[in-house]
Amino acid sequence: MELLQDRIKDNNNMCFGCSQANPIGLKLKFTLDGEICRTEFEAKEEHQGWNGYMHGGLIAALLDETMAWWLWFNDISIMTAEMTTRYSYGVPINTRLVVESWCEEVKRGRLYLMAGRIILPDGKVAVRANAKFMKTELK
Ligand SMILES: CCCCCCCCCC(=O)SCCNC(=O)CCNC(=O)[C@H](O)C(C)(C)COP(=O)(O)OP(=O)(O)OC[C@H]1O[C@@H](n2cnc3c(N)ncnc32)[C@H](O)[C@@H]1OP(=O)(O)O
Repeated sequence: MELLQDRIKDNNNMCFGCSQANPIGLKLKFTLDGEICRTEFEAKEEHQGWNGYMHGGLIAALLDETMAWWLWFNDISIMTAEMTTRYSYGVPINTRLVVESWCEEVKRGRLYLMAGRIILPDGKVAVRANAKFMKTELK
């Protein structure tokens, strides 16, 4: 397994998902394990929607960020162009979550079809996502 995130030396990074300096951010850290990008997260009270469960918009942010990081690890700068999420089970707070992403297809050299999922400690997949990311010149 390769831990690549520490190679990024952008001290101005205030990304809500991955900056370690953003005081209200998720402070995610990622690894690339073969073809799978992965992070772990434990939602707290401030991440709730319904009592006891993580807010659906923040769940989508977790998945968006994890799919985006697969592309960053592969040196591809992107913007999210489209995303769908399928919420199969509530995501409980105070519970270790594993978030994974991978690339399913690249179209016309510029449109990356990505997938992601959130796995609960008992192995159930609580949420699945599919997204289209467009290669840009951001980097
Ligand atoms: C260290 C820091 C790490 C940070 C990680 C950040 C992770 C977070 C990632 C995000 O959440 S990014 C924020 C949310 N996304 C945005 O704000 C994106 C806003 N939209 C855009 O910037 C542009 O619309 C976009 C870059 C997605 C596309 O604009 P372009 O001008 O490059 O493309 P254009 O609209 O000309 O379309 C090019 C082709 O793609 C097609 N296309 C566009 N959107 C599409 C779509 N959604 N699905 C399929 N095809 C699409 C479009 O029809 C067209 O087809 P043709 O070439 O055949 O004419």
